[in-house]
Amino acid sequence: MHFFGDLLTATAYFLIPLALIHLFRKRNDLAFNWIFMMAAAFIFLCGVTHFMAIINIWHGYYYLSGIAKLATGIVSIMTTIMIWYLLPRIIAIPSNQEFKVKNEQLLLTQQKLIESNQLLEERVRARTVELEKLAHTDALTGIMNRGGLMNGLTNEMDRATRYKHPLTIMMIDIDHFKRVNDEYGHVQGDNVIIEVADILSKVSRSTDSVGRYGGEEFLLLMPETETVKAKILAERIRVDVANHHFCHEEGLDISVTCSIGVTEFESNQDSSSLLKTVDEMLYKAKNSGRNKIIVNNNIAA
Ligand SMILES: Nc1nc2c(ncn2[C@@H]2O[C@H](COP(=O)(O)OP(=O)(O)OP(=O)(O)O)[C@@H](O)[C@H]2O)c(=O)[nH]1
Repeated sequence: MHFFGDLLTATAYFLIPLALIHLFRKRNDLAFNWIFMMAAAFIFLCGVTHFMAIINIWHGYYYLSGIAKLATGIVSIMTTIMIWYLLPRIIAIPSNQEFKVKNEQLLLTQQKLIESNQLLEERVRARTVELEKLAHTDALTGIMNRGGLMNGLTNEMDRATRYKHPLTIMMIDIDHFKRVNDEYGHVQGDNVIIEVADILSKVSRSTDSVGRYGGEEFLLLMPETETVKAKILAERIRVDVANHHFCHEEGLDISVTCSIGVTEFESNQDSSSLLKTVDEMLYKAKNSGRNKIIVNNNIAA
């Protein structure tokens, strides 16, 4: 009975440390895993005392048993002290339930972060669109600036070439604008420019693009429009500008006229040649007495 009892216990006490060492080596991330090593030593020594008990059945090496028991006692006391010492910290290790709750909170925070990130990206996109628009907007009149016009012109020329549709452009320049500045001052000169821009925006179609080309000069891009129709629009602009009472709100009644050059885009033209042609038409309108429209009739059929 003693023999088998001690044999089974000793075998178990030798195998348990092996399991603990295996655990120690595989899971070296576990908190306080060195305590497993101490426990392994303690259990191993317990096995040794049981093993000695078997030997003592026949030989009676009681002093060796004593040494084994003493070593077991020392190691087990040390292990016990360490366990008590570590107990508060071991208890403080979050439970599975706590981990689950923390994990859910983390997932929630992650979701919120994703949402804020998406919101931020949308805001950046909207702001970029706004900034791009601002970069292409004339600060004084709120219509397109030269950069915006150039972009629009290139796009319209590409479209007209691709679909073989007509595209006509118009350059409008306020006549003797220097006199307005000299007589009424720069602020009123600015107001005249703003009101001319308003007239152009009102008479043009939503598919047309109107912009300030420079100083007191404007450009109108008219896709799907031949010069014949553009001339009718040019005439409306000329008459509207001539009949308008400028700076009325400021208690003034300034009259100005404008000169207009018109030309249709030809498929083999580039933008600088197109702009050069329309500028030449404007120059002719100025030279033929101002308040005039000159249409380029030398367009290849
Ligand atoms: N108030 C104001 N004046 C401007 C602005 N940009 C250009 N000008 C003025 O516009 C005037 C243009 O003068 P000119 O190029 O001699 O042309 P013009 O007097 O209109 O004469 P024509 O074009 O030949 O009929 C100059 O006096 C510029 O100072 C602006 O943004 N605001």
